[in-house]
Amino acid sequence: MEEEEEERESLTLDKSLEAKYSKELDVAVRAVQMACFLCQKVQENFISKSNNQVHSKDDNSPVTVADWSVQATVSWLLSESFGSKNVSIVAEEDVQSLSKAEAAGLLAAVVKTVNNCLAEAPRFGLQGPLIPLGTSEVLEAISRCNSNGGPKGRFWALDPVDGTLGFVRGDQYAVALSLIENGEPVVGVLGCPNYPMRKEWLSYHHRYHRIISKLTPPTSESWDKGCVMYARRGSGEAWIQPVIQGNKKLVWPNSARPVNVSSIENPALATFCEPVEKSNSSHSFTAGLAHSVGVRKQPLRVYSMVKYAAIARGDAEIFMKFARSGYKEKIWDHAAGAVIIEEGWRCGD
Ligand SMILES: Nc1ncnc2c1ncn2[C@@H]1O[C@H](COP(=O)(O)OS(=O)(=O)O)[C@@H](OP(=O)(O)O)[C@H]1O
Ligand SMILES: [Mg+2]
Ligand SMILES: [Mg+2]
Ligand SMILES: [Mg+2]
Repeated sequence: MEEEEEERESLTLDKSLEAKYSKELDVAVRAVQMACFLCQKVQENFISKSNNQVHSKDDNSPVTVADWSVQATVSWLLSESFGSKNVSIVAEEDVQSLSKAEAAGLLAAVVKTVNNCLAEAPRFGLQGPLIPLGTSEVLEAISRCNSNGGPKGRFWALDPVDGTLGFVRGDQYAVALSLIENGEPVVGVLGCPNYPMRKEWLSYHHRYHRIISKLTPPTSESWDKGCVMYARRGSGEAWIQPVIQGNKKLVWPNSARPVNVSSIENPALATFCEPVEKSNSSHSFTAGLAHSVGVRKQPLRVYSMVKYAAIARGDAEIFMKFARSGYKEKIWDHAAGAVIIEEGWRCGD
C-alpha cells in the first residue's frame, strides 16, 4: 500500500515536473531552430562574400550580425511567448557598439536579418510580429537581455552564437539557450547547425564547406546537416532532432530521438574535447593531464558548446578547458550543455 502511494506520489511529481517546464522547452527548441536557420543564412553569406563582416569587441573577441540578430530574435520570441514582464534574460551581447552613428549600416543589417527570420516563425510553430520590427524594437529586444541572474528566481541564459570564431571560419558553432531556476539550469537547448545528426557525416561536412560547389550533398532524407539537442531537468532524458533545412516545416517533435552519453570506462578508449584556440585553454597542460590519467586518443578540438553536444551523444567522453588566470567563465557558455549531459547521463541508468 505504502509503496503504491509512493509510486503514485513520484508519478505525480514527474507529471508536475513535466508540466512545469514543457512549454518552456517547446518554445526554446522552436526559437533555437529559428536561430539556426538565421545563422545558416548569415554563414552562407560569409562564405560566399569575402568582404569584412567581422567586428571586434572591446576585448578583441569577434562579433557579427548573427550574434546580435539571434539575441534580438530569441529575446523577442521569449517575450512574446511568456510576456515580457515574466521573461528575464542574461545574454552575451549588448547594444553599445551597435547604437553608434558609424554603425548605422550594421544596425540596418541586423534589423533586416531579424525580420527575415521572424517572418518564418509560423513554419516553426511560433507567431511572428504583425508588421516587421523597427530599429528601436530590435535594439530594445537586445538590450532587454541584461538580467542580473543570481541564485534566486528564474532567468534565461543565452549565447546567441557560441564559438563566433568557428562561425566566421565556416566551421562549428552553437546557439545555446537555457532556463535557470534558483541557480540551477532546468532546461537546456543547444543548436549545432554544422554538427550533423551522425558523426560519420562530420568529415563530409568539412569537405562540403571547403569545396562547396564541387560536391552534391546526400539526398535530403539521409542528410541532416545540423542538430538540436535538448533536455529538461528531472526527465532523465536528452534528445536530438535535425535542424530544419530549406523551407521545411517543424513538425513536433521533428524526428527526435534520445541520446546517451558514452559507456566507455577505460580511459585509454576515451576522447577529450577542448577549445580550438590555444589562447582559450592550455593545450600542453591538458595533454599532460590526459597522459597522466591514461587517456591516449587525440583530443577533439572543436569550437563552442558543440563539445558538450559531442559528449551528450557519446562522440567523446571528457571536456577540459583551463582558461588563463583572471578569465571568468560565463554561464551562457555552459548552462545548456550541462543540463543536456546530466540528463543524458541519467538516460543510461
Ligand atoms: N581568453 C579566454 N579564455 C577562455 N575563454 C574565452 C576567452 N575569451 C573568450 N572566451 C570564451 O570562449 C568561448 C569559446 O570557447 P571555446 O571552447 O569554443 O573556444 S574555441 O573557440 O574553441 O577556442 C567564447 O564564446 P563566444 O564569445 O560565444 O564565441 C568566449 O565566451
Ligand atoms: Mg563572443
Ligand atoms: Mg560563448
Ligand atoms: Mg557568443
